[in-house]
Amino acid sequence: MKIALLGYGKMGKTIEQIAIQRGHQIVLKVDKDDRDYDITKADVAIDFSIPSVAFSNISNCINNQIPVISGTTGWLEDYNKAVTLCKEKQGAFIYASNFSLGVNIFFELNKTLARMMSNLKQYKVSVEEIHHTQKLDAPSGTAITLANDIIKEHSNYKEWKLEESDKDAINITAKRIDDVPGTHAITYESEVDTITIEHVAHNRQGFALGAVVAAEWIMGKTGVFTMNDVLNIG
Ligand SMILES: NC(=O)C1=CN([C@@H]2O[C@H](COP(=O)(O)OP(=O)(O)OC[C@H]3O[C@@H](n4cnc5c(N)ncnc54)[C@H](OP(=O)(O)O)[C@@H]3O)[C@@H](O)[C@H]2O)C=CC1
Ligand SMILES: O=C(O)C1=N[C@H](C(=O)O)C[C@H](O)C1
Repeated sequence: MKIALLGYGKMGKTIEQIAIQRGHQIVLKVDKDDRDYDITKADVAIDFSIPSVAFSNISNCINNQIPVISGTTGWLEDYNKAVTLCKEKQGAFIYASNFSLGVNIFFELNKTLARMMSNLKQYKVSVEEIHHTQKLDAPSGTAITLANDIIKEHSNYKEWKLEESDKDAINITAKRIDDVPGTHAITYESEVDTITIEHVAHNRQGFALGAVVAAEWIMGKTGVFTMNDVLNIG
């Protein structure tokens, strides 16, 4: 496949290595000051850029009939617009807050645990995420997915809050430490015990591989998909 990388930072560079190992070609690398690029040179685009440009990167691909995979977080207020545009133009689009296989399994564990805990009112849930100090958004996209999935499955919670102690909300704590690639933990705490499930990324390879696998999977398809479609889980 001929791949366009929209965003050539930590993730763009890791994706490049994995894509080449898997026999693909990088035909375009778009960074901050690149404006007039020709996206139609690519078979597929992979966007790991910054929150303020993700939606315009994605729209440009859809408007030019280029399938697009986006892992950029912090732009979800525009997600429904991207979905509508994709349907209108019969494009192909996948957004995931986290492309790693491990985290997508963790998402399923989180939903199952939330269903099991739903009737156990003595436990209070919280979410913690830890990332490197260059991260622009908080909470992480993955923490938002985890909290929203708990809200869907657990009858006690209707909203999440960042860095606040609210007994009726899911409290999310976001820590920024050195070069941490991404750690997420869900904790249920009662007077008598604590249950924690945790995912720790050791590096960025898992995110990057998942994004390349999603790009391979979407070729020839039209529609809006998720990583559950790609990995056939959930
Ligand atoms: N879904 C997932 O699995 C994962 C998602 N992410 C998310 O991916 C995004 C990128 O992460 P990461 O690579 O670590 O961040 P980086 O900051 O390392 O890379 C972002 C890159 O985007 C570039 N950029 C800035 N403006 C534009 C523009 N207009 N068009 C294209 N690119 C632009 C930046 O350039 P410059 O530095 O010159 O400003 C930078 O090179 C983040 O939102 C992060 O949360 C990260 C890991 C996994
Ligand atoms: O910015 C990062 O690095 C990461 N961002 C994603 C997120 O916001 O959830 C995924 C991963 O945790 C790394």
